[in-house]
Amino acid sequence: MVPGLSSGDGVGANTTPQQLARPSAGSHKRGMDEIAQQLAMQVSEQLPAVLEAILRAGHDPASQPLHLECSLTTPGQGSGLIDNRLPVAAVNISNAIVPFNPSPLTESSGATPSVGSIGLPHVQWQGKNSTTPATSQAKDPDLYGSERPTKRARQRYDIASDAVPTSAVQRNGNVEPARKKRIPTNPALQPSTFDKFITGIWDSIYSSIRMDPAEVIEQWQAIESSGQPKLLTEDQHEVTTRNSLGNFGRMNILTRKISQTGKTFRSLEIIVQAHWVQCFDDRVAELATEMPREKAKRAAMSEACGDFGWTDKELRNKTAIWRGYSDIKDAAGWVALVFASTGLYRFSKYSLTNETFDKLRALRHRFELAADTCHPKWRVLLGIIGAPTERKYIGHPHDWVVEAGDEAIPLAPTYYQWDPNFSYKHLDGSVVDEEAWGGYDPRTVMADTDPAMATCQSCGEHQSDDPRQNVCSCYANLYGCSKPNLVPLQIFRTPNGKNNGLLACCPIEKGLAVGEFVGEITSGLAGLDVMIGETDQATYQIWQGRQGNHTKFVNHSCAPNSHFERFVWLGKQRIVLASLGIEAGGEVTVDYGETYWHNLDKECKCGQPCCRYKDRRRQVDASPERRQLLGGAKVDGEDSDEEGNR
Ligand SMILES: C[S@@+](CC[C@H](N)C(=O)[O-])C[C@H]1O[C@@H](n2cnc3c(N)ncnc32)[C@H](O)[C@@H]1O
Repeated sequence: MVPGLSSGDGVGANTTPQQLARPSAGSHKRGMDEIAQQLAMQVSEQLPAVLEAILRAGHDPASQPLHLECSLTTPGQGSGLIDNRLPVAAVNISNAIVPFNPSPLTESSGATPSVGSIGLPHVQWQGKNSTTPATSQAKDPDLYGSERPTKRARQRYDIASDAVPTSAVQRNGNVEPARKKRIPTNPALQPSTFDKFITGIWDSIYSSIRMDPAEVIEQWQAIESSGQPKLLTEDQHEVTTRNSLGNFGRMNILTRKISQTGKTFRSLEIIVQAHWVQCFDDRVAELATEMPREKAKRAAMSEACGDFGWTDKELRNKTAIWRGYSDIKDAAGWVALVFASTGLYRFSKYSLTNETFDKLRALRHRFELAADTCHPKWRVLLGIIGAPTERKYIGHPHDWVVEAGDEAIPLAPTYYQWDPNFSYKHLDGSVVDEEAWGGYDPRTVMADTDPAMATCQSCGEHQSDDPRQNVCSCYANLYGCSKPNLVPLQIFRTPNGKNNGLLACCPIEKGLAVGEFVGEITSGLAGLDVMIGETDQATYQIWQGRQGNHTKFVNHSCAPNSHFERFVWLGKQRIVLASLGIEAGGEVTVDYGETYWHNLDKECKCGQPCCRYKDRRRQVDASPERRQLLGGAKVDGEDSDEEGNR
């Protein structure tokens, strides 16, 4: 996004010969891809005969769609919450074989090409044990010289990554990078129906759709009482932000609200249908006290057919579908049904296996946390069947920490062992420390520019906070939109002693923003984790100790799946955490850089084969310079583990 920002590689000044001898992340990916390709070819060769046999056996694809999948799986690393699955091929019985796309290998598969923040002289982590203030580090060119990626390292990245080659094109008189179409050489990876189903739930939870039945009812009450659709009157929110609405603006609101109404009613419909199955089973149990069970089933069916006005066959077909809803509800809770909405219709009941139920069960509390905090009123819908409507989780989605399969726990106590008074305020944007900077914002790069006339340094387009004026689409989920949506991310408890980390609920495409590094803009802090920013005018620190956003929780990996980039929005420098291709269920990681680790008396627990800082105790013991830096302090990985950002 920002031209000129370079990235580093695991093969750097600190890489040992032993590390080089191990299979690299890139070679692992290529190996997996080759196996996947061979498997896909074998599957496609044998498939016609298999399908023919199935059809000859009398299978009717119209009434019973068949979906076959082949994938390679390895146990997950890092988050511990996902399997690393490399889908090979999938086929629907009526379709031609659909080869999968090769995904960029991800951090969680342990095979992401190592792309660090090294070589970013103005975007550096400064470890809390640093003895040098930020300003002197940022201005010392020697600190970065040795970290620049070698030619070999960059080549390896280009080959192993899913990088799209760019070339310069002229648009609106500006030279811009253009994306070239990449011709796939491997079978294309496609998410399974189940993966799509889960992603659909996350998307819907993190969307701006409001699940508020009262809003729906109030519209119809207005039509009934006055004949005037309330939907066409001005909305309070839009009135305050846009002053007045024309016909088009009103129509936008009408359409949005009708879409929300549709979703809300579909959710109500599914809740009632899943609950009906439970009531049916209860009725059968009741009748079975007086007659044989099979007879009781038939009697309950006849009773229901009379009430529905359906034939026995019609009701049986519906019941099979509704039982699928009920099973999903039993595994993943009502939340999965409510937010899956139309996704359920596409999700075949044949996709439900023991494995998918286990996965659904593991996601239940995570779905509930996200839904309770993003849609405080969603549980009101459950009132339609008399189920409890009280929220379990309140506050900001990132006030909670998810644990594999368990209920989420509050964030603050996870830091009490280091700070009994810990609290964290969630910020939308950074706040400038007045004591440090007075009225000046040190991120200013275009002091003389009228913010209303700002031009993007990356794409050359006009930038504005008013979505109607904004043309710049760089990091569109962060800037220039009326109300940025929350990125589907959760704080999670790492299983290997890194305290908390950041978990991606959905895949985050390469190049998309994970978030802006937001906190207190200050200076002169030492002994704390800070991000260092630098413009031509000033060097500043961003501290996230007590306030900030989710980027505080990103852990380091020597093979990261995101990196920091500088970006200028409305004349102010921002530091954006951008995805390098993050898999759903994977931990978001970044390379903190050599400077950070140099000043940190810990061992890296990223678990990557290319890890540069894992045998630090040995390295530290061997380094007289390091001994001096630590003042003779005991270097004790787990025991002396003190959390950063204090
Ligand atoms: C910016 S915080 C990251 C979030 C932190 N884990 C938390 O719970 O708040 C940086 C601290 O996380 C821990 N950490 C991050 N990545 C690590 C890694 N690869 N190995 C060991 N510790 C790590 C270290 O304690 C580090 O000082």
